[in-house]
Amino acid sequence: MTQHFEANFDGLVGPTHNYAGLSYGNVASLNNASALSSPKQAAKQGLKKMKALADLGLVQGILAPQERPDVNSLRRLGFSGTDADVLFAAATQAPAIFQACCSASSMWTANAATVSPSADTKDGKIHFTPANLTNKFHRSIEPQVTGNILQATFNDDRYFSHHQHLPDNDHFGDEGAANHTRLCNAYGEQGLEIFVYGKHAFDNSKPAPTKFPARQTIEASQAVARLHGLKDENVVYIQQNPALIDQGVFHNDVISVGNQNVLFYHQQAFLDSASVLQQIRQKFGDKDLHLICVNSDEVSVQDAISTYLFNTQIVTLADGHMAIIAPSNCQENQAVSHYLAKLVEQNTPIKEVKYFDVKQSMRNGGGPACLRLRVAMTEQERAAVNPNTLMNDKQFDTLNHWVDKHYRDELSVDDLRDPQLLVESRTALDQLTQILQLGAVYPFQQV
Ligand SMILES: NCCC[C@H](NC(=O)CCC(=O)O)C(=O)O
Repeated sequence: MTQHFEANFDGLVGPTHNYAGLSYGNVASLNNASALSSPKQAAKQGLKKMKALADLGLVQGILAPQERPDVNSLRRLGFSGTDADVLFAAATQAPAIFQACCSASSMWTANAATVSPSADTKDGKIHFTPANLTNKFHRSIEPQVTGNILQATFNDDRYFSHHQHLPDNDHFGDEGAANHTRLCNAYGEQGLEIFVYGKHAFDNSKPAPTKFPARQTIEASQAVARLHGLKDENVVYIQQNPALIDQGVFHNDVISVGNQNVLFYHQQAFLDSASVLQQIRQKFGDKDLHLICVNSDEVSVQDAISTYLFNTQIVTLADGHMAIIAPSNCQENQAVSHYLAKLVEQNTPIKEVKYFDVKQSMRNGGGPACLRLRVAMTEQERAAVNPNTLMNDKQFDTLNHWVDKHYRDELSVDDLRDPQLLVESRTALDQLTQILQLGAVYPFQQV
């Protein structure tokens, strides 16, 4: 194990994983509204990916899911009585709001927070800011508990600094690491943090999408950079191509991904691409940099969206080479699998593609990269992480048994109002907090 590395913290799929068609602008989410889901299969697909990455020699962590249905939010909205009364009243009187309060969406931890490693920050700590996710109601109810889970996972203030999420308003819409990537020579060295935003909130003269919403503002990105104590010369802000947001690229990680000295992106990903790339080259400095651009005639934007070619994880293996962790959907598409087969033969650090079946997540618009939060760290910092949240053979077995015991094979949207499902989920999550030793992170544990 080298002294500096990047860990991936994947979101564990919760016991009420479901498809509710909640994300306007996210094509897969809309197309699969009300499809039957399999929470057990989804959780196991996720665990398998985590274990496979741990077996590759990478540091792999686990982030706990949220409590859903979110009875607390429903009570804030005026539903009252016993928990069963709240579920029944909300599901019958306001089914759309009820479904939003049942969303599976915390599994996509690329939206949990923005993370800046200690090599980049003024005080030399790793900084975390949970994303406020204001653009979608079903996601805007995540940040408080996300913050609790992050603090219980990275629970040593000598090394980790946790911020409150940005003010809950569209002007500061923040979607976390899905719109943030970091280039560096080696993980432990000062890096270049790239923030990608969809619109300017305080300047209407600037370009913006017209059909689907831009979820991230430049003002939010700048606030996170300030909170994390980043230096201007090591930050680049890029506007996402608004035309692509209108085609369904709702986060930057649907159209570009970076790792160390590689930026892998689609030709149409950014607005003013030439000047953006110039800025990156200039700020990255005189080091070996691979800007891998995929042209539209090699892979269309539509194919990139349906296969999630860019929602792949590029990971550095022990021998220094990189591998792409791709969803099996990429393998099933001729243009994309052909492109990937060619890519690994070229003169870039990427030498291998590994395919994973994450279809339960893909149906909601989340690929391998959405499922993980990256934390570049040193060995000393890793030693300060709550050890129970790190994947190994024992935790893999324990969590698979836990899923087998508590998760249903199949779930329909109608099942979500079943008070027995709430009891099952709370029992499962209560036990999970013991397995991961998180303490009382959920509202139901705090009463
Ligand atoms: N980074 C991937 C995020 C996917 C997520 N999907 C959702 O919330 C869909 C949930 C539903 O439709 O049931 C989103 O769009 O934010």
